[in-house]
Amino acid sequence: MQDQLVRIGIVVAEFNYDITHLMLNRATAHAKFLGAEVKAVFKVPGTFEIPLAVKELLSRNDIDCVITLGAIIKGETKHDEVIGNQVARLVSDLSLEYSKPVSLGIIGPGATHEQAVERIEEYSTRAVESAVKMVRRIRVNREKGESQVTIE
Ligand SMILES: Nc1c(NC[C@H](O)[C@H](O)[C@H](O)CO)[nH]c(=O)[nH]c1=O
Ligand SMILES: CC(=O)[C@@H](O)COP(=O)(O)O
Repeated sequence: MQDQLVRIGIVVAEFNYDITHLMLNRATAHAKFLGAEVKAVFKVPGTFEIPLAVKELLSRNDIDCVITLGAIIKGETKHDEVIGNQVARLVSDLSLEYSKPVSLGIIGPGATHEQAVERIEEYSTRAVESAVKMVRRIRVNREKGESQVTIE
């Protein structure tokens, strides 16, 4: 079971697509490198719409985890903080609700465009790595339970 394929759903925001499309490419490549399968890519208008799409993918029996990808660029107001803080909380809540890993590949809030570009690689690969590791470790815990002291 623990060696079973990890099936991934990706939710990516189209806002700042010059950045997020590169994040999607990088995340997809890293999933393949890890031997995981991307079952679905759900594109949403902006980061604020990510939680509903995450909920949709989590409800599918053929998806073990969801990766979120977005770039929140600082504007003149605190609107970026409203989006970033709320979405981070909501996707974490959904992960607990469905007992499936949901990773945070959302750059910002408070990022400049340049800072976001600098973070494409790190945020994309980290989000995939985290979700895949969590799926595999949850499987170990459920299979071995009390006999497994360290789950890694
Ligand atoms: N400013 C950014 C947004 N704003 C759009 C919202 O996410 C949302 O789509 C809109 O408010 C309609 O509900 N989205 C980003 O992903 N990044 C931003 O920098
Ligand atoms: C994060 C955003 O939605 C951004 O476009 C908001 O810009 P502003 O704070 O200038 O309204």
